[in-house]
Amino acid sequence: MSEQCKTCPSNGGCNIDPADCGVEIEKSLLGALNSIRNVIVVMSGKGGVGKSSVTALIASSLAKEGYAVGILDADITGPSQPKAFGIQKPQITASEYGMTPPLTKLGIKLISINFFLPNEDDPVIWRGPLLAGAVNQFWGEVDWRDLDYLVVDLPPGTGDVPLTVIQSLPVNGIVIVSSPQDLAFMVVKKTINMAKKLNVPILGLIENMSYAICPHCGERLEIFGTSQGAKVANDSGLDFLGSLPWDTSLNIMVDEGKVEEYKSKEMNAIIDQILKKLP
Ligand SMILES: Nc1ncnc2c1ncn2[C@@H]1O[C@H](COP(=O)(O)OP(=O)(O)OP(=O)(O)O)[C@@H](O)[C@H]1O
Repeated sequence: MSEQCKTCPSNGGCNIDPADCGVEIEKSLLGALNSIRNVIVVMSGKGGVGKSSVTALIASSLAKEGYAVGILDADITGPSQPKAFGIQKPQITASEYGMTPPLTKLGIKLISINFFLPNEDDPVIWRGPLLAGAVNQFWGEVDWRDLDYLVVDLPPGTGDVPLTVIQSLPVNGIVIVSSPQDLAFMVVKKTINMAKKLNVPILGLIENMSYAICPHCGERLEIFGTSQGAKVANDSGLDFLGSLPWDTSLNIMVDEGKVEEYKSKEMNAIIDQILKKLP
C-alpha cells in the first residue's frame, strides 16, 4: 500500500491508481481554512430508530434557514447519508486544504466513507482504531471552510467511534434519538450516561416514530408502543426536543434520495429549540 493510501479514508480499499486519485495533499495545510462554529452530534443507543434520518432532517432544516451546514457521516460501517441525499459516486477532488466535500441540492457539504469505496454496498470490515482514524480524517482533512453547523451522524451505541468523536471533536451539543420501544429506552439511557460521563452538553432527546396518523380518520396511533420520550427525558434531566411521527412519505423520500424535500412542522419546532440552545 502506498503512503498516500495509508492516509486516505478508504485505507487502500479502492482500485484507483494513487497517481490519479488526487488525495495526496500537504499535511500542514489540511483543514487550515476550516472555521466550524457548532458541532452537533446525533446519537442513539440502538440501531434503526431513525438516527440517520433525523441527522439528515436537522441538517436540511438548518440549511433551509440559510445556515452553512455540513454533515460528517461517522456511521462508518453503516453509512446512509449519501443515499438519503441521492449522492452516489461523486468525484472527490482535493486541494492543499483537504478533500472537497460534495454538495447536496441545498448546498450541504457531505462527507461519507461510501464516497471512497469502489462499490456503495462494499462492507467496511475494520477494527475500532481504523474506524476512529477515518473519523479523525473526516474532521481534520476535509476542506469544510466556514460552517455554522456540522452535524455528525454516529453509529448506534457507545463503541469506539462515538467515543472518538465525543473525545476528539469540539462537540457543542448532543442530540439523542430514540423510539418508543422499551428496549430502545433501556439502551438510550446508556447513551445519556455516556454523554454525561464525558461532560458533553446534551441538547435533548427526540423521540422518532412516536406515533402515526391514520390516513382515514386522522386518529393518532401509537404503533410502536406508548410514547415515553418526554418521561425518559424528564427522568434523566434532559430537555425533550419533541416527537416525530412515523410518516411513510419520509421513508419514501429517504429511499429516493430526496430527504431535503421533506417538510415537517414537528421538525421545524425541534429546530427552533436547537437554534435557541446553539444560536
Ligand atoms: N419517522 C419516520 N417515518 C418513516 N420512516 C422512517 C422514520 N424514521 C426513519 N424511518 C425509516 O426507517 C429506516 C431506518 O432509519 P435510519 O436509517 O434513519 O435509522 P438509524 O437509526 O440511523 O439506523 P442505523 O442504526 O442502521 O444507522 C429508514 O428506512 C428510514 O427511512
